[in-house]
Amino acid sequence: MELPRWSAPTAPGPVDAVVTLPGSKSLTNRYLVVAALADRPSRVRGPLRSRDTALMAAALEALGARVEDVDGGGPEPDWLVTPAERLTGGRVDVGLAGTVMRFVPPLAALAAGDVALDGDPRARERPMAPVVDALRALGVDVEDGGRGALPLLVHGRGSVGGGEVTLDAGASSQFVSGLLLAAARYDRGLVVRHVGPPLPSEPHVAMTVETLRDVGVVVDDSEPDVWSVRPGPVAGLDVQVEPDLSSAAPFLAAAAVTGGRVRVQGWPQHTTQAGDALRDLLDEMGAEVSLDRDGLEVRGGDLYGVDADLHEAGELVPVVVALAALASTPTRLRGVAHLRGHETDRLAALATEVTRLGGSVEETDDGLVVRPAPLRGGLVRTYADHRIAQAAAVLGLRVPDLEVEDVGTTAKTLPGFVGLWESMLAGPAARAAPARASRP
Ligand SMILES: O=C(O)C1=C[C@@H](OP(=O)(O)O)[C@@H](O)[C@H](O)C1
Ligand SMILES: C=C(OP(=O)(O)O)C(=O)O
Repeated sequence: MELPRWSAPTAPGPVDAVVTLPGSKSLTNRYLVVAALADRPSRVRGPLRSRDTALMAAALEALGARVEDVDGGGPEPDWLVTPAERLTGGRVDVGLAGTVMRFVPPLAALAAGDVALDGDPRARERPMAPVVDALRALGVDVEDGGRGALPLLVHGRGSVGGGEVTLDAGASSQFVSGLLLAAARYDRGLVVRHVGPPLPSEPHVAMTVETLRDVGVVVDDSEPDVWSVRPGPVAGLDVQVEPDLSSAAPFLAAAAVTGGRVRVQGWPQHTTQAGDALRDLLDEMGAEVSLDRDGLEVRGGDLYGVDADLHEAGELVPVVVALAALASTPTRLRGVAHLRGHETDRLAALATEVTRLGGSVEETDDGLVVRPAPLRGGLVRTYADHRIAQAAAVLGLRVPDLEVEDVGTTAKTLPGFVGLWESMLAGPAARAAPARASRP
């Protein structure tokens, strides 16, 4: 089947826009999980409403929790989460959401019944074995068809003894986060030890720990690569979700590649989101970056390549590659071998697609080398990867006649992407139309 194509707009000049982004995917899905395990209802204000968070909400409902829209006075309703008296069995569609496929099985182990999990074809290829092995080591009966991958059938028995488990989370920090999120409800709590290559996406584990502490769970993370969660009740929460800083990447990049100015409203002063690394990265690449109480502003100037280890912020790689392909000096990105297990093999996809546009992108064992080269238009395939589509949109600002296949795939984390992008580029006349991106 031929997928639809979107003609990525070229920038008519330097962009100049203020952008308001929806809530963080990673925070929304963590709040939903702890809320489903809590001892009272919770309110999640300004949640992200996207494919990944809708799948998480549906997964929790399949296990007996309730997730309802309630008016919070904002542009979109809040979510009121009512935990189940007792988690039950059910069927869970994980889609292509890493957070759903890795966070739900440790929770499913607490259900009084069988929980069946499956997802998109690519979800069956994403790494899962350490989660299956860890649950089995804790005495949970999990069927995986001998593949260590989805589809899974978790035979929940209503409780999990807990204890201690050792796993290799080198392929995804989500293996650790998923176990920690459920651990306070295991009878003896849980100690999780990571052994193996360095853990990627460490800020995401810090986010898990901070979320747990916010709901009264005691977590000791004082020893590197060891997390100890004490058993105990999970309190309800009433929380405002921060804007998604990884989704800010293409918009801030737009300022950098057009010599323009973009402000993202509501950028937090303190955050565990990996996307906060954009401040240093864009600064190193030549942009002017300033954070104040209202938000983050990026002004583009000369654009240079960068030598960066992005193992803490792998989500940013696709957009950084787009920046690098338009920069005047080479870029080397390291520490991101785990991106081969993301929505697609991101290293291969970025090398293939940018090379097809005339660029020079070479895969290494653990990253990419990007060299300056003139780019031409063409079709960018997106492999069901929201961030490849966003990276292509950034290239399109400077490369005429660039088409993006299946730009709708951005709905995984940012359903309004095309509208926001076009509003960012629109002239003042377009400002009268309702839009979430506006000119200053
Ligand atoms: O826990 C999370 O919310 C996430 C952790 C990271 O996963 P990996 O450690 O698998 O890269 C990140 O890339 C993903 O987008 C979200
Ligand atoms: C890797 C990502 O997603 P997931 O949560 O599906 O792993 C991502 O959003 O960049």
